[in-house]
Amino acid sequence: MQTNMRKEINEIPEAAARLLENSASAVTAAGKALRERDPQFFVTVARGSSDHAALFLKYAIELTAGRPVASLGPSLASIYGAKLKLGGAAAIAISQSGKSPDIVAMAEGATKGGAISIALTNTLPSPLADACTHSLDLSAGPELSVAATKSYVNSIVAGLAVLAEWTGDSDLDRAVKTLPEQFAKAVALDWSDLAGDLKDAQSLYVLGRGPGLAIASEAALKFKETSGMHAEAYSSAEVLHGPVALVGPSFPVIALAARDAAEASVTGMADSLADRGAYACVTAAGAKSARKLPFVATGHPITDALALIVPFYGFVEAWSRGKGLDPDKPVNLKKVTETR
Ligand SMILES: O=P(O)(O)OC[C@H]1O[C@](O)(CO)[C@@H](O)[C@@H]1O
Repeated sequence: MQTNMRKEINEIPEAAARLLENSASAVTAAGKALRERDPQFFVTVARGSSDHAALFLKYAIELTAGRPVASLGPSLASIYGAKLKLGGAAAIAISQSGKSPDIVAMAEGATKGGAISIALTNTLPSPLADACTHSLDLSAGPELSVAATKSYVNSIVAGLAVLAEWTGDSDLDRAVKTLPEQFAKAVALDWSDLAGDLKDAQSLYVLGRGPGLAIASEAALKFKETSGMHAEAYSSAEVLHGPVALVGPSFPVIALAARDAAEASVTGMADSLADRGAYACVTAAGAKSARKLPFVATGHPITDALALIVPFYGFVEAWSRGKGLDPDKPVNLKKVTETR
C-alpha cells in the first residue's frame, strides 16, 4: 500500500494546477496591493518546511524585484512582545495549518507594525489568514502525511505567482504557469541509485546556492524527519568556511544545482569534493567527477530550482521505508506543530 507521503508527492502536479486555477483573483489582489504599496523591503514569518519556502521566496524576490527580504524570529512577537516598525514593508507569512500561536502572533505584529501582510496557508479560514491583510489558499488539498510535500511546493508556487503579478515579469509568469507539467515530469524521475551510495553514511550535507539553498534546506529537514538521518544544508560557498572539514568517503554530499547563474559553481564544488575522495552527487549534466542525478530543466532559473525537490521527495520516501520506517509518522512529530 502506498504511504500518504508517496500519494501526496504524486499529487504535486495537480495540486499546483489547482492552486493556479483557484487563486487567480487572490493573486491579482495581492499583486495590486504590492504595486500600490511598492514595499522597500519584505519580512517573512514561518517555521520548518514553510520557512524553507520563505527562504526560496526571499531569493526569488531579491533576484526579481531587487527588494531585500529578512526572516523574522517569531519569538520577537510571541515571547519578547517587540513592536516592529514595518511601515513601507510587506510581510509574507507561511503555514500549512495557519494556527501555530507564535506564527500568528508575529503575523499580527507585522500587520500592526504597518506592513501589508500576505498569508500563504492551506487552511482558510485560519487565525493566520485573519492576522494578515491578504490571504491565499494554497489549495494543496488535505495533507495527511506529517512530512509536508505538496504544501511546501504550493507555498512557493503561490509566492512566485504573486511575485510575477506584482512585478509584471512575463517570463516568470509563463514559467509558473508551466509548473504543473514540469512537476509531472519531475515526479517520474528516479533517484533510487542514491540509496546504495548513502547506506553507510551517518550524516551528510545537502548543498545549494540561491533558490537551490532553500531546496537543500528542505531536503536536509526531510532526511531528519522521515529517515533518522542527520543532514545539514549549506550554501556551496558557506560550506568551505569550516563545515567541509567533515566531508569524506562516509560523509557524503548531495549538491542541488539549478540551471541558473550558480550552476557552474555548485557543480564545480561537487566535482572538487569527489576529486578529493568524498562521495558527491549533483543535479548537473556537466559534472565531471561527481555522480549525476537526473533533473527536469524548466527553462527558467527560478522555477528550475523548485522542480529539484520533487524527485528528492520521491527518493527520501522510499529510503525511509527501506530503513523500516514509516515516512508518514516521523518519530516525535505531529502534523500540526504549535509553538509559542
Ligand atoms: O526566536 P524564535 O521564535 O525561536 O525563532 C527563531 C527562528 O525563526 C526563524 O527566523 C524562522 O523560522 C529561524 O530562522 C530561526 O531559527
